[in-house]
Amino acid sequence: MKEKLEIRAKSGTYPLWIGTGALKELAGFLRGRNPSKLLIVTDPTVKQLHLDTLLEEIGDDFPYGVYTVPKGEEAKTFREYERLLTFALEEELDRRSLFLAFGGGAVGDLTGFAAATFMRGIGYVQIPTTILAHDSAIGGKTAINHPLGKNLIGAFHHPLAVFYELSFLETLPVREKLSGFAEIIKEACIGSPDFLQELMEEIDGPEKLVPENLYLPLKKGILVKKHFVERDEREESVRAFLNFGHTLGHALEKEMGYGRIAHGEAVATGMVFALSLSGAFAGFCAPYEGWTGDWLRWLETLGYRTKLPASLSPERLAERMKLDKKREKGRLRFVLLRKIGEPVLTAVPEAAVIEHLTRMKGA
Ligand SMILES: NC(=O)c1ccc[n+]([C@@H]2O[C@H](COP(=O)([O-])OP(=O)(O)OC[C@H]3O[C@@H](n4cnc5c(N)ncnc54)[C@H](O)[C@@H]3O)[C@@H](O)[C@H]2O)c1
Ligand SMILES: O=C(O)C(=O)C[C@@H](O)[C@H](O)[C@H](O)COP(=O)(O)O
Ligand SMILES: [Zn+2]
Repeated sequence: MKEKLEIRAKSGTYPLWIGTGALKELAGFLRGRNPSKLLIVTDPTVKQLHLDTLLEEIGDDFPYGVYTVPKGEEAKTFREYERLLTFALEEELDRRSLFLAFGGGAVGDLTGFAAATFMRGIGYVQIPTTILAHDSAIGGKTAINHPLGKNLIGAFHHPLAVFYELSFLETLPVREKLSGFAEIIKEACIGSPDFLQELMEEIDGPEKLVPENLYLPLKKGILVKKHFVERDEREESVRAFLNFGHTLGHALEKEMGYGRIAHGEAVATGMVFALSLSGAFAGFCAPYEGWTGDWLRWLETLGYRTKLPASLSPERLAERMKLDKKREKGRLRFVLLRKIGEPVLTAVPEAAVIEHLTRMKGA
């Protein structure tokens, strides 16, 4: 089963094919655009597991190159960005060429940023291969990391199309599945109580994270993302809600070290923290009281970290958060929940941030 959705962003509408067989739509799309050359950007794992399948679908109609970047956040550096652009120049890509981002969110973010800036911007296509990349492949946020923090250098540049072939998800390790599922939980938290309830009922253990169970959750998650992106392409207002859990999440990734904690794992802990702040600053129920108790236990059953490692300093984390892009006039702003499905963007004093982080510390 596969279907076509459309992302209607202010700067243009593009198709997103999702399902088993979504990749079959790629060749027709490429013939319609007739690019001068394709540059497939991927990482070593995806290359080894799935590149042959992609090349088979592309066929012999277009000249192509393949460029391999390191796995994970190591791809999102100034060095890798420059190396990729150098390769593209050496391969004689021109303005009618296309980048194909073939992999997870790290590959997609780097490739999108390269496409946004190569010869002042050329087209690219997202071919996501992780659960997480249902989120990163749409909406046009592209970025690399700065040594000081996550995603600090980037551009808004939407892909021309997204081909989300769900059979690629079969080879994902469980840790990557959980990392990606955290973004679906995020979308449900800011989306609607019914969506979240369904997730809690249907995904009651990591073993349930298989493509046949994920079609609907992924589609619903994408619809939540589409809703906010279509209303606010460049994060001037409601798009910020998609950042639920990310203020602490990004600080944790930087503080613990990229790769030691996956993006979605950090976002899961960040959502627990945001919920704790929501109790104090948005009128939501306090952690472990009523509904949030069930939610926290569900996260723990799935294997997410709901406590902060004791070795981390709340003060240092608060300092890291000061580079968050939602910061305004020197004040930290968090996406909090008034209720499930009712996010708000609220400034929180630093002292309260440190106090709530301290409360969240585990053994
Ligand atoms: N642009 C956005 O809107 C947006 C949204 C969410 C996250 N992100 C970014 O996305 C990144 C995280 O995404 P991710 O976890 O998908 O990134 P990733 O590209 O690092 O992939 C995670 C790991 O999974 C492996 N992998 C990928 N596909 C596989 C498959 N089919 N089978 C087996 N292994 C596979 C990769 O080799 C890698 O080791 C972060 O950098 C985050 O900041 C961006
Ligand atoms: O699309 C968005 O907007 C998001 O915030 C989605 C997030 O899941 C994603 O991790 C994004 O890259 C974070 O954006 P940033 O602006 O905080 O870097
Ligand atoms: Zn994210």
